[in-house]
Amino acid sequence: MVPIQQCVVTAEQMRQIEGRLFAAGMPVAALMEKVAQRITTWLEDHFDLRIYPRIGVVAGPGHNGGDALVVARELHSRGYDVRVYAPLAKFKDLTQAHAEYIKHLGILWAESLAALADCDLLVDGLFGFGLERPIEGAIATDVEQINQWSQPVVSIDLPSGLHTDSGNVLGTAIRASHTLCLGLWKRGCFQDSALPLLGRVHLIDFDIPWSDIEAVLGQRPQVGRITAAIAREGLPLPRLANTHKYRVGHLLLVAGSQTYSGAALLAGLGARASGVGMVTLAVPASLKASPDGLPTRGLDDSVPRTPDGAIAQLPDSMDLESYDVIACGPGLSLAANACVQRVIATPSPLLLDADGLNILATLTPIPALKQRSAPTLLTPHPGEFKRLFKGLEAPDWPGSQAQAAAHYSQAIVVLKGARTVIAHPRGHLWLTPDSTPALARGGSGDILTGLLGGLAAQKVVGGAAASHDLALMNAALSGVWWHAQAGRAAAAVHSELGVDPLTLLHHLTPTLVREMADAQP
Ligand SMILES: NC(=O)C1=CN([C@@H]2O[C@H](COP(=O)(O)OP(=O)(O)OC[C@H]3O[C@@H](n4cnc5c(N)ncnc54)[C@H](O)[C@@H]3O)[C@@H](O)[C@H]2O)[C@@H](O)CC1
Ligand SMILES: [K+]
Repeated sequence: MVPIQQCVVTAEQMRQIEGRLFAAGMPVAALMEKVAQRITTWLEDHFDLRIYPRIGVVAGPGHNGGDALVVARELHSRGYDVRVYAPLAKFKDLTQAHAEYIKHLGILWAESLAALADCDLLVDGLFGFGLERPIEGAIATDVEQINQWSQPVVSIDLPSGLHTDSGNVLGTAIRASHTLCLGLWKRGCFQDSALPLLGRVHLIDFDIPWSDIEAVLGQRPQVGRITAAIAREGLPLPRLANTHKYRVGHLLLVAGSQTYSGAALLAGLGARASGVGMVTLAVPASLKASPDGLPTRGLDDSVPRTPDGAIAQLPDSMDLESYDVIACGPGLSLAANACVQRVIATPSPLLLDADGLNILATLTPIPALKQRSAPTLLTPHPGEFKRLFKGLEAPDWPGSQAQAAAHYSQAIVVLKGARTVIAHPRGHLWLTPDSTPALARGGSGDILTGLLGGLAAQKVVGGAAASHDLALMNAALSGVWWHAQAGRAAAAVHSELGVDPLTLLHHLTPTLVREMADAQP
């Protein structure tokens, strides 16, 4: 059984799951009642009656509106001063019944949105996953008015106006401060276009039986949300009490050029934060004196260098197969072509990033990757993705793009974005639950490369070749999640503008310590 927090559905999948519950005998009205009770309790816990006495509820024609009306009734019975506004006169039957009872109770039924202007909190129950066309006309005007007001807005299921799957705005959409996703996470909650409108997201569980989820999503759902438990499982912890540095991974990091020296250093520091036993940093000789005491292997002056100071070729004497994992790319510049070709040809687990990917894009990338006998992890941002996988950016969302690219290249694809997605060639897709725009900054990605490489080396070391693919996947899940959590922790202390790469690095270890402590029983 997969934990509920890990499941992500489309509108159609949610409809099928609900349909199974109703077919099995759960009355529609009873389910709405149960869900709305849980929403009400959440609201009461988060918006104290003494501070938020007046609550405005905006209800639509369908069952999202029905949920909202039950919430209105329950808030009223718990002592809140509730006002309801429903811009459409026509309701589904169950919603209509709740509307009549609301009026019977004497709850204020407003004729216009203006009556809700001085409420302390608004509840948005206009549309949920049944929104099927753009919001237009008078309702659009109402939505825009709500967005101009300053009180917090809690959206039921989704901010009204967002498409459940694509996260795109249909016409116009509510800008929520909180979104209470009902039953299962909806795919739209992980889309870049939806992020500015979702506010903080919470799942309201209503005890959907696993058998019904499994019947629709399968025993191992193809799409998963990375939970803290998944991320912790993938970490190379605990260590054996009698281990030593060569048993906890040796990473070769090929990075840097005269022009881009910082990238190599940041990737090296990211690797160091991963706890990996040994890092060999292969950089041009001019970068050899690392200011941070990293064990670097600067290439000898006799090794050919490109005019801009990039590594023209790794020395023949260097046994690339002796490392557990090779990570290659940050700050290499496009001149390091031969060097990248050599690491691709080496039968070791490989992580390619930045110029490693840009150089790969100039080769015949897909055959080059498919010929590899060891697993590959690619970490493109959208620009690198486009260069590498021309045409595969067509599917409607980053998850499908990454899945298509992973299938096509037979590599694990970490497509970086506001919510990074991770796809495995066998089809599984993982979504990052939360992150921070503080990470939108040069250097964040270099740190991630080092972190992933270091984690991968620790997972790969001593394992049979057949286990290396899983080792890379686990490293990707844990590393992406750890990096995002550290970014959030850093932003909480230093603001979204204050998370420069070194600040991010300083938060990696404390974040790990806190997350591991949270897992203690
Ligand atoms: N069925 C149930 O018992 C449960 C339903 N739930 C709630 O039900 C929601 C889904 O309910 P529905 O399927 O009724 O769908 P919605 O309530 O999301 O909206 C559908 C209604 O809106 C109309 N509509 C769609 N787009 C419109 C537009 N642009 N302008 C004007 N009208 C438009 C449709 O004709 C339909 O009447 C979920 O989001 C959730 O809030 C959940 O509480 C779980 C339980
Ligand atoms: K809504």
